Amino acid sequence: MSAGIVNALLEVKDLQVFFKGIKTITALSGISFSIGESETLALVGETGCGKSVVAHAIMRLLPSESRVKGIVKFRGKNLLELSEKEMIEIRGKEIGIIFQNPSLALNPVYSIGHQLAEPLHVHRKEKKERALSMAAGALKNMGFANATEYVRYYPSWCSGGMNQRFLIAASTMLDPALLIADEPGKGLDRKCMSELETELKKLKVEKKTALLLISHDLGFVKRLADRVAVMYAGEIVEIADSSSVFESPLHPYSKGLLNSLPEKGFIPIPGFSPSLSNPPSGCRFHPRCSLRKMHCTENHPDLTEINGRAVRCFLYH
Ligand SMILES: Nc1ncnc2c1ncn2[C@@H]1O[C@H](COP(=O)(O)OP(=O)(O)OP(=O)(O)O)[C@@H](O)[C@H]1O
Ligand code: NI
Repeated sequence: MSAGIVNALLEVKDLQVFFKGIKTITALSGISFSIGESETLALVGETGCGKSVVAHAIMRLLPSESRVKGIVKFRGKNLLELSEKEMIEIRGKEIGIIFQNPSLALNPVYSIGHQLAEPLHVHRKEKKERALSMAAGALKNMGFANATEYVRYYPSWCSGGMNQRFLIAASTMLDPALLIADEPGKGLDRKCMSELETELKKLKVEKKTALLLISHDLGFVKRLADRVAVMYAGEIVEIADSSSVFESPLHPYSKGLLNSLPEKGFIPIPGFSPSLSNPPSGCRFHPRCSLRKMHCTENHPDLTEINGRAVRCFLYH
């Protein structure tokens, strides 16, 4: 099954997010997907399509001017109905998150050790000393030879790549069942990217951590994801096994996105993503689609299942 899984760890159903302003922005219009235990699902799509909004909506970290509808079921509980107090228990403990800029996500005034030990102290009521030695242990597991030294370091003493690894250690200290990584590789050099990749693979294999991965690096996605959801203008337009998406994409937008890869010669999709306050009628991709028919300009296609995958395009209806 492509869109749904039996015994899903996370099940997002018809998630809608609006931002109030002079004009209402519909950032997500009915997103549905699920993630199974130890599964990696990647969200891909052009800038502004709503990937980070999905991540923030799941974690209930959207600003107050937003309105959220739908269901975000995690281990059977709808996170959108929990109190903030209950949500605090889930963040970091059951669902970890790594944002794109490690230097901003780590607090500059606390040592790395303090930041790694804090969740153990707060959530697991470990004594500070013990939490700190567990933090050193976690760094050792990640391959830091002089881990006891590093716990005394401050983020500003370390490179971006090192901080990113500390951040992963911090977000996975409590063995969350799900890790959300929003552009975890942004700004990292190739060596750090490959270390990050190893780290994420290790989490999947050793800790059975499920991963919601958001990345513009399609090569990285191809190597890590089990399934891929392609987003366009606040909707999922295609969701399938990673190999199906990369080897035989169905949606014209997915095909265009893959053609913009270096090995395909960087052929960009002509045109621009539509405004989310006033999206095009019919299929949202029709103004940029070389295969559009009259029908596509007036009617909005549903996400339809075919052969164990799903696509939102009249070519396949
Ligand atoms: N706080 C906000 N207020 C108003 N609009 C917002 C807010 N946050 C996000 N949006 C809008 O929601 C849409 C989706 O944004 P989002 O950050 O999720 O895109 P993205 O796919 O993560 O892009 P990128 O790849 O650049 O990170 C954008 O059009 C953005 O302008
Ligand atoms: Ni984003």
